Amino acid sequence: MQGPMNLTRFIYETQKAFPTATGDFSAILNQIALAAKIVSLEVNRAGIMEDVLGYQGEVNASGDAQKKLDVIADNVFFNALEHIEKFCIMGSEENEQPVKLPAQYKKGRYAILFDPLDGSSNIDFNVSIGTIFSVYRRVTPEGGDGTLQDLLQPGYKQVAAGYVLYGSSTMMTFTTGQGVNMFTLDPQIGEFILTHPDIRIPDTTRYYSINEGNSANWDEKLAAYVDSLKTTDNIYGKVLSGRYIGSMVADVHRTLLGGGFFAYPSDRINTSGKLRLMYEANPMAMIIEQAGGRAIYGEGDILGIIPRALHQKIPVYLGSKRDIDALQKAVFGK
Ligand SMILES: O=P(O)(O)OC[C@H]1O[C@](O)(COP(=O)(O)O)[C@@H](O)[C@@H]1O
Ligand SMILES: [Mg+2]
Ligand SMILES: [Mg+2]
Repeated sequence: MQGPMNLTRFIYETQKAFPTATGDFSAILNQIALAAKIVSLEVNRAGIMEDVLGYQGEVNASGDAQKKLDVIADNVFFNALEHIEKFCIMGSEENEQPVKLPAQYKKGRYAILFDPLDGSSNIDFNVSIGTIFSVYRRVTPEGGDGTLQDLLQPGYKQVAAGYVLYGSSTMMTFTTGQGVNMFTLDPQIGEFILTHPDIRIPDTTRYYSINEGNSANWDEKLAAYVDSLKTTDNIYGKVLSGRYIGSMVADVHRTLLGGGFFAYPSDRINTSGKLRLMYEANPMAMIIEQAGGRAIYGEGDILGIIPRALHQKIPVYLGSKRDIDALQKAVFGK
């Protein structure tokens, strides 16, 4: 009897294909799934628990006011992974510097990055939010402390990337470099079940996704391109609908399943855009590319960028290949 494929079994089957695997990487993915279930519960009860909604009273490394749920999610993911000691360093949106780790982590072979709670401006309105993660193999020698060098690697070196969407269902999507698989949490049994195997981003769409509230500060070519989507004079030959949630996880999730593009460009005020390279742009770019799409910062691919800083920002344009090719040609002349 085969039965439904749950996440734990999927990870185990994937590991079996690599006879030299130690199980460290599988343990990391399993702990991320466990943390996702805990955060999902916190998100579900946020509206009725005073200690979960509202502001924390601190500002994070990007200058955003921290919500209580940002901090709760950060702790849950760190604590879940702390048990297994398989990583040597961890970077998070909520911590300016990587957290100091005890000596036993010197053996850890991986470096992990998190946006523990993405879309936090939507928390108070019961709108979909998420978690984003990215995993690298460490580059400094085992036995020493992990350093920023282990985290600041270009996106094409990621060994895994994924996100959890806390929406009308909780879903976990990830890639280990062999396609993209999507799991839906069955709340009755508390298991993530494989519901969308080997996702390919479709080449047809009805939607484009960008915060048009910033359009007065956009580059003229971008403004003209987005305007063309409201006419029939575009590659689609039809008027597109705008869809913008304001949680990257939710906007990317829709793009992955429904095609089109999602963008957070630079503008005259935010000269590098808003999204963070290491724990927003890179993991989502890997997922989109693994699903057959493209993710660019403008002239080039996001995954090729050599990072400078943990909280570095980068413009993001991602979606189906056809959509991003057309946008890149119209806006960046490539
Ligand atoms: O409100 P804006 O300017 O459109 O920004 C929305 C973007 O900012 C973010 O919320 C930033 O994420 P955080 O909530 O993790 O800081 C993205 O999820 C989203 O794409
Ligand atoms: Mg975010
Ligand atoms: Mg966040």
